[in-house]
Formats: sequence, structure tokens, C-alpha cells
Amino acid sequence: MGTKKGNLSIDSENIFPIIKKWVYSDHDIFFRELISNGCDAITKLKKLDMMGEYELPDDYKAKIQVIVNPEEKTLKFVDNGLGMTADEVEEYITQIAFSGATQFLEKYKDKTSEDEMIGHFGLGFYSAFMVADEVHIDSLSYQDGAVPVHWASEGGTEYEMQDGNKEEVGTEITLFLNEDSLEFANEYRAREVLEKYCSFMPVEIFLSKENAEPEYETIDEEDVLDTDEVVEHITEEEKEDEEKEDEEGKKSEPKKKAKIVKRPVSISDTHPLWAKNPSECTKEEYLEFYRKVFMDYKEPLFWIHLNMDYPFNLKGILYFPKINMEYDSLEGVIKLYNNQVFIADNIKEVIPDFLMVLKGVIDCPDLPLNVSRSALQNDGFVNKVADYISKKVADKLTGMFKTDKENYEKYWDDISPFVKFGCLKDEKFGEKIKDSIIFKDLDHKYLTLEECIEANGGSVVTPAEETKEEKRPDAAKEGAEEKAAENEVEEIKTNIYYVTNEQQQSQYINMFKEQGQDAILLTHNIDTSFITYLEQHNPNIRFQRIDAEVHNSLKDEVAEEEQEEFKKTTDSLIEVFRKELNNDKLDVKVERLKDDNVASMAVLPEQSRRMEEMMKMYNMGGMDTSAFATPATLILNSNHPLVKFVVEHKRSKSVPVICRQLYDLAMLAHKPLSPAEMTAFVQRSNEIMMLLTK
Ligand SMILES: Nc1ncnc2c1ncn2[C@@H]1O[C@H](COP(=O)(O)OP(=O)(O)OP(=O)(O)O)[C@@H](O)[C@H]1O
Repeated sequence: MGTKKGNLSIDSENIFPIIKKWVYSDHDIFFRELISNGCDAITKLKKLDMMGEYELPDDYKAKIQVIVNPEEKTLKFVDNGLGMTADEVEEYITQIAFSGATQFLEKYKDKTSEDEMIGHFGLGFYSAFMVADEVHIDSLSYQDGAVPVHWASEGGTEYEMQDGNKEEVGTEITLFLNEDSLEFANEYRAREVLEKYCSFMPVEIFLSKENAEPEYETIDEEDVLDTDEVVEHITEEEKEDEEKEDEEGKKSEPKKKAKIVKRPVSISDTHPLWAKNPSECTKEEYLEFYRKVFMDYKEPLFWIHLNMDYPFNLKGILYFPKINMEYDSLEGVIKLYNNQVFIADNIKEVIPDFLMVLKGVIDCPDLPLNVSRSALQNDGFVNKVADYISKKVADKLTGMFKTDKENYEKYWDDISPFVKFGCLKDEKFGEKIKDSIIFKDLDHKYLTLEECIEANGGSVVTPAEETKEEKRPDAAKEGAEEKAAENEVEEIKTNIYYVTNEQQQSQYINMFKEQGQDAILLTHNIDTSFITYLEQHNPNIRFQRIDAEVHNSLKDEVAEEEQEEFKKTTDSLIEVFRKELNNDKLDVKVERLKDDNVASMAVLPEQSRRMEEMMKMYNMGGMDTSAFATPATLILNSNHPLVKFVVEHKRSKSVPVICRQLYDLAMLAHKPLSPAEMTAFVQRSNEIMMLLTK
């Protein structure tokens, strides 16, 4: 063939600026595109061999070589796939713009948003022009009598094609890098990109530097392989005094070694663990894979091996890392692959939001390589993938809850924020997992929600619901009865008490324990939202923080005949405290607490406290949420000698000090004092101690 010159295609005129600017936001992606073309070419050649249309040489070893040359500023991709004839280069490369690109340009000529640009247009090869001023193709087709072809283009609309001189079947693509992209001719940078995109490609990939000094290694002669290039055979004479003699007194043979050219190491692991059958993988393999891929040397808690063929193909491994710190700061990585070719990290359309704290790999050959995020959003298939993944995670957890409770409880602190977040985010997940959610009680024993309800004297189906069911057939009275039943439900809600901070709420915990009353620990900041979620899903329960009210079991009843006297005491205490604390709106309540070690405490209604917490959590645009805060109620224990003293000695000069101190002590367990309050508190405490010295 003489030199053939031509125009790439009338349509391609405007394609290069588009490619350069938008198609691929990550410039390094051309590595992936060119290497996956090479992999495809190799797969096709192997298929031809299988179909008997071509015979692979006996010593055929599929491989892709990436050769950097910083001096020449070139980068080469060499594969031993099926190669192309001149006609094929013409058809697949030159005229490419006819097919995809025409529509592409039509559709996107006025759009500038990158999100909308990325699609699957068979433009992979052209990504080379993002980094190269000039690209050459040298190819030799597998076909009998094929003539090698050389193609060159400078990325405009023109190209040149002539006979080439490639001797082995396959294709070599040479990129003459532009000034902005010289980094890719650096061996270390190239390795970094290859490791990012090609760590698990199905073909071995070798990186080398053109004209680099060869590296050698010395190995035992017996370990030399046919494929090794031996440069020297070495016989190591053992020193006289070290000479060993065997039983018959013969000298042992001198050691034979060989100096060989260092064996190249493939960048890609062509059989990644996720592609294997889960039953064939060992714990050590899972851990090693985790360390290698995520560079995380902390052991993951456990993992799920996904393996699905129908109705779509999906394989992968999801690891649960140790994650018991604040939920917001957690960041997992889920790497998405298409047939072992890396697509991207953390594509949120495919991976349900709440699973983003996990670390893992997912290989889904049915997902397009060039994923457009906006295109994925409403894609039914993508939603199914996401549903499947979340279902599998729920299955793993419920399975573990049933069959391996000991470990499940051990992991619970780590995984509970994730599980709870999952419930808030994904109805279906919440429904599946609901019976496997557990709560730690004051003795650090685990209970299910059902057990918590029972421990607090309730039952999962409330009597009111039962009556409601029974009465249902009576249609005539239905309306009125339903109302009555609803009120009843309201009345018989089971309270589940909880603690958010064991230190701060210790006074309440002690009182609870003393009365044999239990509570659960909910210490994570996601718990505020989570209990609201549980209440919405279980109308018969109500969560109350341990200091939200004075639990009935903590109080002594006031007998009928004592009522009047008690009221008097109450009124006078309220008056004194309001006066001494200089706050006539102060909410004071007097109770007879069973625990006479407690003089005062503060309670804050559950709903207003939760509201305040939510506002704080969302920060409400930097608003000062204290303006909305409901002040706590001061509870005074009329059984306590200090309180009794106040009632009996209203005019004593100690009363102001006692009132203020009791108030501060109650509030301390509830929230931090302001700087001024704290200063006053310390000063007063010192004054009280001074009295001891007198
Ligand atoms: N290394 C190669 N060996 C043999 N044929 C190749 C090679 N590279 C490209 N081709 C041919 O050129 C065609 C166009 O390649 P290009 O990368 O532009 O698009 P694609 O691979 O079809 O799609 P995409 O890369 O966007 O997924 C390929 O389909 C293939 O037929």
C-alpha cells in the first residue's frame, strides 16, 4: 500500500475539542481506555483460537506492555491481540466518527455540563488525544497474509496510513505526549495510574522504561524457568572449612546458581478474589485482599462476598471496617468495576448511601464503562443493583444475628451507627433488619426491641390494639370506638428509658438501678433520629431519656391524708427557691423520692430536649438554639434533710446558699454551666467548705 492520506471524517472536525474538554474529566483515563482495547483484542484472538479460526502459538502468553520514554516524551501500549488490517483501521478508527460521534455532536453541541457528556460512544481510542499531539498505530492482523499497517494522526482531522513494519500479531499504540501531559511518561506516575485503573484487568500488564538498564537477580539453578533469560551460570564453591561431607565421606556438590534478567511483575492480578467462588476463598485471602486494595492494616470486622448471575451479573466483596467513632467522619470506599476494569470509586447511584461507610469492590459487567452520573440516577437497572446490594447486607446481618450472636454482639458497637443510618435511609433495609437491632442495657447486656418493651412491662401488641381488632367488626360504633381506642393506645404507650451519657446521668442511673428499673444506652449522635424513627414505626412505644421525668417507681406515694400538708410544703419550697434564685418563672416540683441521697435533680421533657438536639445537629443556619430551649424543671426531694431544712428554716441565712447550691448541682448533671455560673458555683462551694473549718 502506498501512503494513504485522508480526512478522519467530516464529522470529526469538532470532536477533538470536545474530547479534550469534557468527555473524560480525569485525563489519566486514556490508560484505561487503551488498555481495555488491548484486553478486548486479546480476548477476541483467544476466541478465534477456540473457534478454530486461528491457532495461537504454543508459547503464547497474553500480555500488554506499557513502555514509557521520558526522553522521547512517548508512551506506548503494546498488546498481542488480534491486530487490525488497514481496512479495519480505516473502518474502526478513522470512520469512528460516523457512528457514535455524529449523534454525539448533535446531542451535545450546546451543552457544556460534563455530567451530560460522558456516554458510551465508542470514542475510547480517541481519549489518547487528550494527552497526545500525535498518535501512531502499528498493527499486524492475525489474518493469513496480513500486511502490517502504520497509521498516524496529529489529532486534527487528517491522518496518514501506509504499510508498517510490525512483525508480531497485535497492536502498538504510540502517544507523543503534549507538553501539559509529560507526567505520564514518568514511570512512577504511569505505575500510579495503572494501579488505579488496571489492578485487576483480565490480562497481565507490564510496565517498563525504554532503554532502561536491565535489572538482574540471582536464583538457584533449579528454579530457572524456560521463560527466564539467563545471563550467567554461577557455581558457588563452598569454603574449605564449611565443606560438608555426607555419610559416605563424599563432598557435597557445589551450589549452582543463575543470574537472570529480573522477571517482570504484572501490575494486574488477573484473577481477583471477588471472581472466585466464595467457598474456595480463605479468611487469610480475604484479609490480604483487603490490605492490598484499601491499604488498611486494621482488620475488618467481617465481609460479604456477593456473587450473583441472575437476573444480572454482579460479583464483589464488601468489608465492614471497624467504625465506632462519630458517624459523620466515616468514609468508606467502594470501587466499582466493569469486567475487572475500574470505573470509579463511590458511585452513589449504584451503592446505597448508607453503605458508603463500607470498603469493598463491586464488579458489574452490565454497567456501562463510561458512567454518566445523571444518566444513572433514574436508571431502573442501577436501582436494582443498589437494592440487591442493600438486601445482601441485610441478609448477612440478620443471618449473623441468628447464628452467630456472640460475634454479632461483639461487633454491634461498630456496626450499629451504620445499621441505624441504613434504617433511616432505606425503608426496605429497615424492614429486613428490624428484628436484629439490639440495645445495650445498664448491665451491658443486649436486648432486642421486643425484649426492651417486655422489660418495661409492655408487649409488642398492645392490649389497646387487640381490643381495637376485636371491636373492628362492629361497624356501627366504629368511629367512636376508634377514637376511644386511640386514646387508650396513647395512654398505654410503653416507656423505654435510655441513657446518653453514663457519667453525666449517673445519679439517675443509680436511682433506676436501686429500684430495679432498667434503661438502655444510646450514646451515638444518630440515636436521636433513630429513636424518633422507631417511635414512628412502633406507635406503642415512647423513648424517654432517664432524666426526662421522675419515673413512678422512684417516688413514694403521698397518702390521701398527707396531701394537704404536702401541698403546703411544695408551695413554700417553690416560693423560697424562686425568690433565692431570683427567677419567678423557675419551674420547681417537689417529690418524695425513695432515694434519700438525692436532694435535687433536673428533668427536661423528652420532646423539647430532642427538638433542641436536632436543631443543634443541623445547626439551623448558625442560629442560637438556646433561645428555643425549654428550661429544665428543678425537682426537690422532700425526703432529703437539706430540703427539709429549707422548709423549716426559711429565714436562716444558710437558705440562699443551699438553694443555689442545690440548683447548680441538679443542673450540672444536665448540661454544662455557663462560665459565670461555674465561677459562682466554685466560689460558693469553697465558702461552704470554709464553714467546715469553723
Ligand atoms: N488495540 C487494539 N487492537 C485491535 N483493535 C482495536 C484496538 N484498539 C481499538 N481497536 C478497534 O477499534 C475500535 C474502536 O475503538 P475505541 O476504543 O475507539 O472504541 P470501543 O473500544 O469500541 O469503545 P470504547 O472504548 O468507547 O468502550 C474497537 O472497537 C476495535 O475494533
